Amino acid sequence: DALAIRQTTNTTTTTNGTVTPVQTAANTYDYIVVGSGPGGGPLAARLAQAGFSVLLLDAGQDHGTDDIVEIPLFQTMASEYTPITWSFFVDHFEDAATAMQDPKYTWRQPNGTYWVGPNPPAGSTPLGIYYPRASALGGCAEHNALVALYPAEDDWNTIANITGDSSWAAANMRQYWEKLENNQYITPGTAAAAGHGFSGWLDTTLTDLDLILEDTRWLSLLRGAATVMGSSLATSVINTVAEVAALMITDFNNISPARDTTPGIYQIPLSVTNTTGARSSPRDLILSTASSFKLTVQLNSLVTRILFNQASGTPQAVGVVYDTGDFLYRASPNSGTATQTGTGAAFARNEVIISAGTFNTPQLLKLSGIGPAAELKSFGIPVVLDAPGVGTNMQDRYEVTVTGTLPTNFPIYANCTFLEPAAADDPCFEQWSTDVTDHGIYGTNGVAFGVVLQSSVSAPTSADLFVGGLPADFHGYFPGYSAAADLHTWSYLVLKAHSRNNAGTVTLTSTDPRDPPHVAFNSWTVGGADDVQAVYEGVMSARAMFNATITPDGPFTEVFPGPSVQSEADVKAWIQTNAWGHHASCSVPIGAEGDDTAVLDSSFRVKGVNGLRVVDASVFPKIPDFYIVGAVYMISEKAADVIISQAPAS
Ligand SMILES: Cc1cc2nc3c(=O)[nH]c(=O)nc-3n(C[C@H](O)[C@H](O)[C@H](O)COP(=O)(O)OP(=O)(O)OC[C@H]3O[C@@H](n4cnc5c(N)ncnc54)[C@H](O)[C@@H]3O)c2cc1C
Repeated sequence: DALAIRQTTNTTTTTNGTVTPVQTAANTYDYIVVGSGPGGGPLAARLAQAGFSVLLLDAGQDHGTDDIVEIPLFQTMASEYTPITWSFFVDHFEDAATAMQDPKYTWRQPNGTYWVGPNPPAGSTPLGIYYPRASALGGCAEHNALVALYPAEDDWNTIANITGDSSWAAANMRQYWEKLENNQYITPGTAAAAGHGFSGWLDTTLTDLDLILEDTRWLSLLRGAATVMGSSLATSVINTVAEVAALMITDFNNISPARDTTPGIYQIPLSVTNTTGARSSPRDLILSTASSFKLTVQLNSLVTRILFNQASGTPQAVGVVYDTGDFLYRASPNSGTATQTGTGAAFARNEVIISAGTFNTPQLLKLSGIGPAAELKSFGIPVVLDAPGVGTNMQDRYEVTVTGTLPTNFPIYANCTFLEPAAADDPCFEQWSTDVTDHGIYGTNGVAFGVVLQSSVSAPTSADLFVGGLPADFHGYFPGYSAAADLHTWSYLVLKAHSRNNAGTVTLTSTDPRDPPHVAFNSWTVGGADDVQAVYEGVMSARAMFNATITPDGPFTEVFPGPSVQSEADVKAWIQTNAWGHHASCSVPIGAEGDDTAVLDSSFRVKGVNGLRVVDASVFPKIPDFYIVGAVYMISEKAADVIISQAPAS
């Protein structure tokens, strides 16, 4: 049984609290991968498919067939679904007074519950800004918003230029997208199929345009966006799906060289399976590989330390130790009652690969003695390698929404009860689960279309603004945000690509592997003036789109930021206070050979030790494009190629 939780008592001995790992034939693998998300999951599968024995460890559980995880429209609820949630609280600003101006700033009240916003009850403890992550088989691919975008070509060329490694050039990278994708919205063999894959593990599809036809408000919004984008079709008669499609660019992920600089209204590629209408993720690949190859998947296992052989010369990573039990990590809302069930060790003949994500990979490296020496010493951690770049260079997007309401609900939701009182009573669930040709509103993530713009401060090589429209009241992440949705509000999500700030850090708060680290973004520190200018232009475009939209119910009334935020200075100040992100990355970067702050070489190897690589969202030197997970899937596939090609001869 690939998912059995291993009995661990025979792999360590504990004396006076000190764990001594014991190596056996049964706990030794060619490769150990820590973290089954978009970085680690496909990589572990590919290594196993190549014939290696692989242990894939994850702290989380498997909830991939739970309705909340599978139904695309429930993606926000999935991000607060306690069996898979790790709730981080991060700092956007080190200065507390500035940080607390954000209405999303959250506190823990003396009674243990959260308080969001100013004036908390006396005795409340400041926490910061809520940042959901998933700890699960499949990682954040189990709760993310399913937007599946190919990154900008320049994202790859930048890595090739920084490292001098031409295998990172865009011309070489597209093959990984073709390998991983199972495109379900383009006909294979047609010109449009170039650069796409049709037999990979990630199903990609598009939002059903019938939904836009069925809801006159959606159509009015699309017309409004088309008006702002100068489309001659904005006011044409629209009665068919083909006429709706004519207002949009069908394939966001097309291979045209002009794609990265082409503004327009795009359909959104989603990681959703056509036939089932369900979330597609690396979980499916992991499970199918585990059933036929030497891939052992072990869940509920929080890796606490990487083991090194330091007997001579360069330290060699030889294995890991881990604690077993449900919800051990204290970011889990269920951690309060968590009980450790065991401690184990596993050993790697070839390599250990860390794919624990942007917050947890630097934490685990530091706990294992790889990080800035001064920080490690301050916690009494023996230094294996002074690596000053670990937990630095962290980046994220800037996002804000402009929201507007109508007096009545979107008709598209009319029959939906959101699984209440039970799924069997919900007509929208019935349609989603039984109608294989039309899964209805539950079969989409809710993002109806996305407008790509190039701001006045954009790099010339690629557009830098995405304005996505969704029928929901979304204005950032705070505890309970997913329950705050209503059915008569539209949100334009303004998302800044290629943000300039790299002043984010991940630092230890203790030596206890169950304690989350301190995550500080230090927002706007680098390139802030340009980035706020770009977001400002995105906000003004979103407002223009609302203003150009007349629905059968009349115009939308702006709620957020609202009529009181009008002058350029006020809008920019509001952006700086309120902006959030959810694509944290770059905290263990790849870089040039002589660059001490670059932790990894261009083959994902931790420089200065042997047998240790990092493969997840933390490896990018610069944050890729609009949405990140497509790029993470691609580096996972690339890493598999690299590791297999560099494997020791058996
Ligand atoms: C709410 C939300 C919505 C998003 N929506 C989108 C979207 O629509 N499109 C998009 O492109 N991107 C989206 N993203 C971002 C994207 O999902 C992530 O960037 C991506 O999942 C990162 O992959 P990863 O492999 O680096 O890490 P993760 O996905 O975080 O996976 C890391 C895994 O490692 C495990 N782990 C961590 N520490 C340990 C340890 N010590 N021992 C054992 N296991 C450990 C965790 O349990 C987890 O399963 C979204 C993110 C969030 C939070």
